[in-house]
Amino acid sequence: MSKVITSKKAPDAIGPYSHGNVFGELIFTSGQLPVCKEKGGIVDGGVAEQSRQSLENLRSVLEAGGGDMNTVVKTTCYLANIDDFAAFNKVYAEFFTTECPARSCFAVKDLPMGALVEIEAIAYRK
Ligand SMILES: C=C(N)C(=O)O
Repeated sequence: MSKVITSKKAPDAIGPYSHGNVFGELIFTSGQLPVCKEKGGIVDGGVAEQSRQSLENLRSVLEAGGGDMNTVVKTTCYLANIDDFAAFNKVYAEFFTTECPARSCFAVKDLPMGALVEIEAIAYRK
């Protein structure tokens, strides 16, 4: 049986999905948009600021599920513009410093709320 994760720190879902789910020792997060919970809406700035916010939101969901950035085994990253790949990687590397998780990264046509980035992860519980 899976258990829904609800983070007090991550922004509310914008549709019919949870922040994530725990199944056994595994954590599956929903895609985290660069939404600032305090201010509401997409964080100001470009892809670097948005990537940082998405990763902070991801961290909050992982922690609510009993994991952290060090227990991530796989991420899937969506960019609205592949030209942002280098700038995205630079911020991503601040959050995953050693033994990086597996990753897939795609440019997609559009993301919800006009976001430039969305990131989801699979992790294990500590
Ligand atoms: C933002 C999302 N994770 C969604 O719409 O599914």
